[in-house]
Amino acid sequence: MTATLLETRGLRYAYPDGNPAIRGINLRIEEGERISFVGPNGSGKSTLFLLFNGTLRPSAGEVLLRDRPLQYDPRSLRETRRRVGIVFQNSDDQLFAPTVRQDVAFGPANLGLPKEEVERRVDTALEGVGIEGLKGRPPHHLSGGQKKRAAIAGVMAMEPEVMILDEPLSNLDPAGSEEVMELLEELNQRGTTIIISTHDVDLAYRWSDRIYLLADGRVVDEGRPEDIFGDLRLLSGSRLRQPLILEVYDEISKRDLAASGKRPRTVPELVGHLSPPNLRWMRVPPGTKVGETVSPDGTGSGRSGGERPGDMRVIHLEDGRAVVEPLERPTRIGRVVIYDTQVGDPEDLSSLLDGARIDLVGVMGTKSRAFAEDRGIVPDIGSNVIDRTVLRALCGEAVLILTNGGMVEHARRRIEEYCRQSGMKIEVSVVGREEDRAVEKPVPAPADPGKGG
Ligand SMILES: Nc1ncnc2c1ncn2[C@@H]1O[C@H](COP(=O)(O)OP(=O)(O)OP(=O)(O)O)[C@@H](O)[C@H]1O
Repeated sequence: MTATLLETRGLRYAYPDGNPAIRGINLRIEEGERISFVGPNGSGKSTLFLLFNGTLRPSAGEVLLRDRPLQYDPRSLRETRRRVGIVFQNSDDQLFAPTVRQDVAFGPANLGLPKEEVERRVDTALEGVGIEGLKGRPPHHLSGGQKKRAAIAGVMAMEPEVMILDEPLSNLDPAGSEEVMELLEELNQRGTTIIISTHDVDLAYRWSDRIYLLADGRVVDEGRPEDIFGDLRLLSGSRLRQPLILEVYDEISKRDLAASGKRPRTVPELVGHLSPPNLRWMRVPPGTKVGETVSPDGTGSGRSGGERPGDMRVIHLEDGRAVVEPLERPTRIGRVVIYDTQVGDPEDLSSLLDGARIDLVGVMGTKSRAFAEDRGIVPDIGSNVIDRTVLRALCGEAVLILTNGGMVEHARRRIEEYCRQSGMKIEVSVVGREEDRAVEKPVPAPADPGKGG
């Protein structure tokens, strides 16, 4: 069972000029969740975040951190800010030390940690956001995207229980955005609860476990991304648009080209929903009914016995002829091999790469990117790696993913989950683990639900 990390009860806040920015908010965020706050400009997202870490004090109601109401004396506030880290929308509000390194070290040093521990945290954070090379530079000489990374590193170095990022992707180029989201995914995998605010509906839809929709200082709705973004009236009333994946899916669905009713969240899921287009006409035995199965030559009907490879389902009948569709979805089975760059045996990696059994390489995470670079491996897939890997594997290709730590299991689980939901088959194996060194452990592809077990 998960624990409640952050909660608000009857929360209200008016700025000193009397502006009532938060007008009674009750919410509850569980440990380990990924939460997006969406809503029009001025709806109260940034104000709410400042209330979460005690920077602002409620006019009424309360904020609770792990079931305890926040206290506002200086000592308690320092502790709250250590546990609830905020990355501001405008990085200039966050960066003030003469160099990036000093800036990132400021928080941990203030906690009174030993020098070596401060150094370790600074190095890990700078490496995590990929700006080790900029540590001697003054923050105000950095580009917008570099400043954002430095600000994230400063908060990461505090090792907070929850990281709150106000518009984390503002100022980042597309590749930089993917990298930051990947970093957040990594932190989340290690147990950090992540809260963001964003105007990017595609991001909120794809990334979040749960969405809070804010308007005018209140929560208008809360729920799973599929439900919030499936409600068109709610969206237009909140000056939001539908995520592109959903818009395409709805159009496909209206034309009866979608095979399942479950709304896709990612491109591979969308692809997995498409009905197989290879319908054809064939002669069928007299008495055959719609919904029954027939063998590919149209002679025997499979309705009384078990289904055999190649069997077709009758979906329309006319004068002894039928439109049939294959029971099995026509896919070439691809392969995904995941290699743990931290504990893997280099010989396993060489034999995989030299054996020409791999068509493409994907690299996930800053440590693994450095690993690949050191070995002269140029990744074919460098961002949004899991989704793109699935898409390539669906086309029959063999993809090697280089990653490490919790991301190994995360990648494996995501691909298996995709196979389970879509009925598609992808062979997944992990190499380079201590326990299965030099051995590939194929994970059995899930049964195709269309074949009735
Ligand atoms: N320092 C301030 N003094 C007075 N009013 C403020 C202050 N900061 C914000 N507000 C007001 O509080 C309300 C909520 O603002 P807030 O910045 O929290 O919204 P937001 O949802 O984060 O908006 P955006 O999407 O534009 O970042 C708005 O009406 C805004 O004008």
